[in-house]
Amino acid sequence: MKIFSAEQLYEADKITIEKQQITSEALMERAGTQIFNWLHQRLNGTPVPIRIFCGIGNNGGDGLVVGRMLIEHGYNVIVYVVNCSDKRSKNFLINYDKIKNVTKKWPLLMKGESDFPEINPEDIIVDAIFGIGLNRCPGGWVKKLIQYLNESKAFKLAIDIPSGLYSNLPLEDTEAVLKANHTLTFQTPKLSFFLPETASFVSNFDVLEIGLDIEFLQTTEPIGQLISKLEAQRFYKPREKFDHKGTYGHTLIVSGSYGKMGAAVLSTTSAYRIGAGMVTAFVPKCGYAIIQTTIPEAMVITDKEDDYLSNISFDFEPSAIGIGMGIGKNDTTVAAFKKILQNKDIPFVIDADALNILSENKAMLKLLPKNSILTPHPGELKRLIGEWKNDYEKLEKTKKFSEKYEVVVIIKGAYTITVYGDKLYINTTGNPGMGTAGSGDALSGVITGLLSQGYDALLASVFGVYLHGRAGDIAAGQLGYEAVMAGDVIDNLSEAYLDLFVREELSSEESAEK
Ligand SMILES: NC(=O)C1=CN([C@@H]2O[C@H](COP(=O)(O)OP(=O)(O)OC[C@H]3O[C@@H](n4cnc5c(N)ncnc54)[C@H](OP(=O)(O)O)[C@@H]3O)[C@@H](O)[C@H]2O)[C@@H](O)CC1
Ligand SMILES: [K+]
Repeated sequence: MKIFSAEQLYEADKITIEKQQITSEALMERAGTQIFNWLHQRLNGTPVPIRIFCGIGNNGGDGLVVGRMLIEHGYNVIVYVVNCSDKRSKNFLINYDKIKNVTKKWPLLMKGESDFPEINPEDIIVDAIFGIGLNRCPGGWVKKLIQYLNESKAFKLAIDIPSGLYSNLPLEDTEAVLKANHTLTFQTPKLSFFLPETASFVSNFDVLEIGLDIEFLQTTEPIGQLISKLEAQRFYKPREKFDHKGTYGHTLIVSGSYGKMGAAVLSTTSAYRIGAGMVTAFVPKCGYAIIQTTIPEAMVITDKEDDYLSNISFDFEPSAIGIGMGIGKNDTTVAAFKKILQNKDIPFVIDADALNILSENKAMLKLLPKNSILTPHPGELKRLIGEWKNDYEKLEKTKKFSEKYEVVVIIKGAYTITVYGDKLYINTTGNPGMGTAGSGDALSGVITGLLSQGYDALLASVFGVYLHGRAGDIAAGQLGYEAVMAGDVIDNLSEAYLDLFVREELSSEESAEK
């Protein structure tokens, strides 16, 4: 699913109005109707107080549409106008007049703290104060109102975006953002929903289609892409009957040192589980018996050193190389890593200690073969690209890094983001249970195994991150977050593949719509 910026959404809005020959008021009616339907399907007439806080722009206008429809359906609605300025948008005013036609309870004008209403925990708060038109940090009594609503235990539903959050700009004040329990966002999710500094304000969200111009949506380059099951299904390359193990490549996993052979076991196993035809593990001598006994399917080549890597040589042409997991930073290992990078025609996955070696030897960055895949967690990324002031600067710096060295960078996190040039791919699978040792080693094995099977660098990255996260979700479903270990993620890679083509069960309301 595409993620558009606020500017692109305003453009889509304009084009839709022109091409569909509708008024902006009609578009707002569509948007408000979608929110109303969502609420009505869930509340089913419950007389719980619904308190709608409307700003004075079009987000507030949406709130007024929802308020009118709820009143028309007999709900107990209290509408507030958060008078942050005396200006009013045109469609706000139109809908302000319309709501007066359906109720004698006119919207209550809020001008300061003394107007804050008492809110009970069982009430519902609808946040229509600011939408994507927020242009400065909320301050004064409006900020206090947001804080007051945050303190309330009532369920908070945000329209389009929690008030105080920018759609695609850094946050200035975390105290001035509504913490929504649920957000109903129009047409596309917003980038801030997925970044570490802002995602906590959007714990759950649904995207509501409001019929913006299809051609615009299809042809416009988005600022990011969300990767979920629908996209992942399209990445999958089916196998042919007469394929053989050679078709799926020979993966080389270069990993391990004394005390860290687990990293080699995990990455080698996951390369196999994801479908590599053959996997050879290149390890220090101390790892020989470990790999041979834990993964009999794997071939093993050992370094001349017992405890660490010093000279990585092999007598076959690997279809992909994954390197770095648990290798340490011994001087001879650094030299060996430098030498293996001379294999310019082999796709690489570079992880863990190999990333740290690069950060400490920045001159080596230009030796990276084109389209190498780097898989840093935030700490490793910081060492590679330097400090950042906020998530947006982090993304900009990573894009520049990716462009400069022509590499794919996978920023690991709750929403793992793959950066390829100026493009962002945001993953939707994974869970806190995967914050466990070895999880990253498993991911490196997965991506290297996919490269071996002929997936290109970008597909292997984005598809690998999706499958790894999905396997983690399945593992967490069986074991609970706390108990998940990296091995469980690998054990469920098969389920993650199978799940790609399992049809979701329709909810009762979706079935009714069919
Ligand atoms: N295509 C779509 O996506 C569709 C979008 N739709 C809806 O429109 C929404 C966008 O509406 P919008 O452009 O009117 O902006 P919105 O967010 O209501 O706020 C702007 C107002 O707030 C003010 N203001 C800003 N910051 C402030 C601050 N810190 N403190 C105080 N005031 C502040 C600003 O005032 P000013 O800067 O002019 O003083 C201005 O008056 C969008 O989120 C969605 O809900 C749908 O209806 C239909 C299709
Ligand atoms: K809002």
